[in-house]
Amino acid sequence: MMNKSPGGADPTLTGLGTQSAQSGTGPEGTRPVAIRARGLGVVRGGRTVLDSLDFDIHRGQVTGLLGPSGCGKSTLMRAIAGTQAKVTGTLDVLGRPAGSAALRSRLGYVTQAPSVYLDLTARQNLDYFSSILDPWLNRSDRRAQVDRALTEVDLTGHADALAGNLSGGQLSRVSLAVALLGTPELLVLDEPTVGLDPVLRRDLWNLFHRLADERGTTLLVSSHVMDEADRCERLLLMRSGRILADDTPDALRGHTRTDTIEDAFLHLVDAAKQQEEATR
Ligand SMILES: Nc1ncnc2c1ncn2[C@@H]1O[C@H](COP(=O)(O)OP(=O)(O)OP(=O)(O)O)[C@@H](O)[C@H]1O
Repeated sequence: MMNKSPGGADPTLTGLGTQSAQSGTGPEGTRPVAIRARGLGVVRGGRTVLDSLDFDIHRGQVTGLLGPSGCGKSTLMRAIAGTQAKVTGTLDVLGRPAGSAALRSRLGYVTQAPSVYLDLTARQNLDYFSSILDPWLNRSDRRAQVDRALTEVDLTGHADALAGNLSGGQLSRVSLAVALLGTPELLVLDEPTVGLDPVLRRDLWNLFHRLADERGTTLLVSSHVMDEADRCERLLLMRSGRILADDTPDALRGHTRTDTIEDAFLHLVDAAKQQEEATR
């Protein structure tokens, strides 16, 4: 299922320009690229929602996609997952054009709306999705796969509860467990920590880092909560369909001479506004 590559190394990708498109070299300079966007655009309802984005996301890292509500995070994630219409420019995912059929088993995408059956238990949902993902798996291997996914998202205590009776946070963890079934190389998670208490948020971020460190999984995680920025190795900051910054949290604070990512973001927004006014 997973074309596992320790440390994210993939000979088909090694050697592609690995330097970030917008800024920074750092340790990412030596990592292969998982997602490459050049001149990426999306128009929705006649409006330009993503405006000529250029960036690289590197393998085996947790990259945060941060920006205010409506800036285009979900649209970008849909484009990466191959579910967004009217995408222009270049968008390569794991070395193939986004949306390629060959990417289906290599990419896990969790939307903001939990996509599970409410009249099944958490375990029954996982059994069902596992049987679709890999119809030939024998009963004990399937059981082990489902148990692993339930443990990873800390839901073993609720395995036999009807999904319809779970809290919002528990339900979103069932969706995440579904995405983890196939041990995907790339996980695209749209606001996975919304509505979770601080302990669960911390545990989920720890899980994301374990997946990156131990399996070489690449994670792109969106959030509109700036204090989650320091949980990420790399950040893409978005505003109004554009990328404001692409860097590490430390470098962002350093460049903007601020103490927090929220202040760094506000600093960058002000600078972008000034530039827009100057070019008008
Ligand atoms: N079907 C549509 N037609 C026109 N505009 C749309 C459509 N769907 C979304 N938009 C607009 O596209 C922009 C980006 O939406 P998107 O959902 O990607 O933002 P987001 O950053 O994920 O927001 P949030 O954090 O609230 O989920 C928004 O301004 C939204 O109003």
